[in-house]
Amino acid sequence: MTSSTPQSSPRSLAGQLVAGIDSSTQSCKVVIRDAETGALKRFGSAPHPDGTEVDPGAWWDALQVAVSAAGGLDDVAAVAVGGQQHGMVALDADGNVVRSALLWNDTRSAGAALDLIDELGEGDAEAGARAWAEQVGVVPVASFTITKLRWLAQHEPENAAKVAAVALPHDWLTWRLAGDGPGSGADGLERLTTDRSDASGTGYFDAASGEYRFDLLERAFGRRIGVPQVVAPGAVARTTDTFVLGAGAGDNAGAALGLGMGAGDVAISIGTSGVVSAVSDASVSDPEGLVAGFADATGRYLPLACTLNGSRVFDAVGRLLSVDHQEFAALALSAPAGADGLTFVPYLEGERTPNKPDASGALHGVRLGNTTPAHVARAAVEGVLCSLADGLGALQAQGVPVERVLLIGGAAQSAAVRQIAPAVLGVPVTVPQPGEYVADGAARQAAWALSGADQPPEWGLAGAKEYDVPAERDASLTDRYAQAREMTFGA
Ligand SMILES: Nc1ncnc2c1ncn2[C@@H]1O[C@H](COP(=O)(O)OP(=O)(O)O)[C@@H](O)[C@H]1O
Ligand SMILES: O=C(CO)[C@@H](O)[C@H](O)COP(=O)(O)O
Repeated sequence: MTSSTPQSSPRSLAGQLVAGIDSSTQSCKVVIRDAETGALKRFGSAPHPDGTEVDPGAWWDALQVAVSAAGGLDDVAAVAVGGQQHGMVALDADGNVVRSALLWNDTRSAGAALDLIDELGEGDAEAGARAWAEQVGVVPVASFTITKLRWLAQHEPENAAKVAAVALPHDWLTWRLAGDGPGSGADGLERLTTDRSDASGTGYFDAASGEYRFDLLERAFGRRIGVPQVVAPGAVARTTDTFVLGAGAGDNAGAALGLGMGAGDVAISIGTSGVVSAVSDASVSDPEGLVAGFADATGRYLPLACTLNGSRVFDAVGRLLSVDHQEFAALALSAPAGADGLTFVPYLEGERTPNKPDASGALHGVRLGNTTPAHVARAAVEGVLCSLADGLGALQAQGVPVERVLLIGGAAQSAAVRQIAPAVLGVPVTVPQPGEYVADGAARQAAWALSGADQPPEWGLAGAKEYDVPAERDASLTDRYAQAREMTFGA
């Protein structure tokens, strides 16, 4: 680990403002909060381009728009960036971006992932998966940065030859905010920073030891390249003329910090990705690869199961039915639990958990009586929640306790998702006030870095609503879903 360690006598946060940024798949959000109390002062957002391959410059442009909509950073004393995980930002020796970033939901490196597993297992895929899980806490799938580097080396050798360093989206934005960028040169690359939560999603960083695995990076890419320095939780990463920059975090670790999650808390986030994650004092190593053994943003761990198919499934089905979000929710809630046997497998983007990159979605159990918009909407909500119930089960199988489930992400705003979730998951669900919990976590981290304290400031969680498991549930849904899931086309 690098960078300054928190001070013994913390600085007062009174009267200061901090900014938290969430550069997520679909948009950039900026919150400006009171550093001491966490009270929200200002907010701004801006959309990101569609697609699984994006020019990082578009994130920078969206950040400028979002910051400006949030009233600027002139009066802000500290900033931290949370961001979508895993995206490969390849930089040349001058600090220019070599090619558009391949995002976490780009599946073109699925073959590279299988090759990396086979190679570490010397031809035995099971042994390979075990070795990856033991050594870096993750079994390669197309999402992880290391597989994208292998893909680049194999498919775009001319671009690969230019790469001097690789960074993640939040690392690159932190670097740009600190004044570095194209033209920064070799010295500039030395100033790249990251944190252990995001580094743990690369496949070449071991969360348990806190060390990079340059041997694995070299195995994947064919040669050693630069990587960002890992800044300790709560430490200052960079300082500008007007503000300090915190270490930043992967978006899910940011959300855990924003929610103030403790032992027994599990967050289910339904944004572009569907994520089930928990904070844990112990690292997790799942050779089946369903649970990734990531790090969190406070020095603990963040076991996490992530799907490729979250809110966009509802967006797609809403488009199909020509309804907006509210109408979609009303339709879903008007159909009976279990949608009269209509079962929706939501693998519209392929899938990562389970690892089926070429799978497609499917509707099973179609009958004359259930071919209504209401049944289809209900089945879509139940299908996404069933895939997340699989993720919850995978976390429990790794010994993660589940005492409270917190539902967040864009689709948590859907009344249907909120009400149907406890029925499908079989546990009560707590829905915090709609908010930007990743950006909030980044803001809290910024305040932590500003204070120099050894813990983040205590910021309360605004009022949450509880949703109980309803008396009437469709007991056959889980089995029907499991059968349908196994029938999906594509590996
Ligand atoms: N009321 C709603 N019902 C269902 N989905 C919603 C609703 N409001 C927003 N969304 C969806 O939430 C997603 C954006 O959520 P967000 O968590 O910001 O995503 P990401 O972090 O992946 O960029 C979009 O797909 C949007 O359509
Ligand atoms: O790949 C993962 C986690 O491993 C995703 O959670 C990404 O980090 C993107 O998050 P969203 O933009 O969908 O919130």
